[in-house]
Amino acid sequence: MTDEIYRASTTAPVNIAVIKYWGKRDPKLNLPTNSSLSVTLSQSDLRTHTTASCSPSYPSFDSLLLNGSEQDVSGARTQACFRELRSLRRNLEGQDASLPKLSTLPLKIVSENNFPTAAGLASSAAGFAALVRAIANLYELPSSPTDLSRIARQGSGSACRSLFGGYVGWEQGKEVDGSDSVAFQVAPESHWPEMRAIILVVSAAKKGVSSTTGMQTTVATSSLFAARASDTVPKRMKQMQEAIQIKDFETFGKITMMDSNSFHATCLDTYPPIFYLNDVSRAAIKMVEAINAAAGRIIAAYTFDAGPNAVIYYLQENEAQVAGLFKAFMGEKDGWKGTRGDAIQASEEAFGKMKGEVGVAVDLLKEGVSRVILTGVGEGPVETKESLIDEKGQPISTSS
Ligand SMILES: Nc1ncnc2c1ncn2[C@@H]1O[C@H](COP(=O)(O)OP(=O)(O)OP(=O)(O)O)[C@@H](O)[C@H]1O
Ligand SMILES: C[C@@](O)(CCOP(=O)(O)OP(=O)(O)O)CC(=O)O
Repeated sequence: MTDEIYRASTTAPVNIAVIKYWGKRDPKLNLPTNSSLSVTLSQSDLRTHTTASCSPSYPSFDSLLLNGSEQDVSGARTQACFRELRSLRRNLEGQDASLPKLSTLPLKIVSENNFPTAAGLASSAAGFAALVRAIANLYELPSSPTDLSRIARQGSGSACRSLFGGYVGWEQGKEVDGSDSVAFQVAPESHWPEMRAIILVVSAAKKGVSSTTGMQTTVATSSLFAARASDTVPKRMKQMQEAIQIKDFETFGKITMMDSNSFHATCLDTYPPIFYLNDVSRAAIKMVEAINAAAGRIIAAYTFDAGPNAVIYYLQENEAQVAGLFKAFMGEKDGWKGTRGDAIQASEEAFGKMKGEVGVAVDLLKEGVSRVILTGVGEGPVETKESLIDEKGQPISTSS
């Protein structure tokens, strides 16, 4: 083998669950206590870009540079991903002696998130999906997105869903080794491309209780949790998949909101309690309720992950009554400029109906929201020629 530098790059999306993963039956393998379902968001707005590379000329340790700062790769989750991918490459090399022995070389990985890391914007999901996809590309593995979802899951549970675009489920599985705990595509983005999301970034700071720790405490202490996992979620998984198949937004929206509420109820039922929602989050809920009341049906649906940021799903046809309303009330925030935001006009009629009722909520949102992100359903990881490592093996920064 010469001192060649081998490189491959990908981008990967964020996903925001409409039926939440919360609880592990096996914390080492990230095997969940319930199935979950998410919408993959467009990479034009939120994405991780990762280049994986290996070379005999590299220092003899694996490394990961994330947004310009060196990360610790010795953690069990990153190590599990590296180990599984190397083992698949080793099998290929065993079958074909002409292949370079990439599995024996140190990995150098450079990654950039175009959004804040660990702020509840699902950076670990996009991050681990990109890491696994980029190394699989580097190793030229024939693995399917399903196979890779099994590996990405070990990096971060929700990452398994970011291997697919569109509407994506994660089957909890039954096997102790996790072999059947994989992601699957419920429908591609082209099936229901009108799905939009507005994200109200409430706090871009690092969150208080991490998902990993939070869900462990919930499993150990909440009595509500057991019913959620055994009863509530299995029923909702079925209803949600049907709603997506027939593009029934009212059902999609109702289940989305109820499941977010149920997840946060188990957080409150955890001892000591976990509070991810704050007054600004509750103001976002109030606004969505007012929007739906003005429309006389569900046209907007909120959901919250392990943090106060609101993600509000709606259909393009209702943009004026949903995103338009937020723009009318808080159009001075960052994020409205650009092709997507400029095109958004408020519905005068809906604005008139709501104005009198939402004064307090609007004040809270104006004060607590730092910016909005306008996005929609999008595709899965995309291989790219744009490399974050040059031909000499040095990192290239694309930010700034
Ligand atoms: N591009 C990336 N490449 C590899 N790992 C990443 C990347 N981005 C984030 N991570 C990992 O994910 C961690 C952040 O995950 P964490 O679960 O705390 O936050 P989050 O994903 O933003 O929130 P949540 O998953 O609850 O929505 C980082 O500390 C890092 O280990
Ligand atoms: C609330 C959630 O966003 C929790 C995500 O948890 P993580 O996937 O971040 O947890 P780990 O598996 O411990 O890394 C709900 C969801 O995305 O389904």
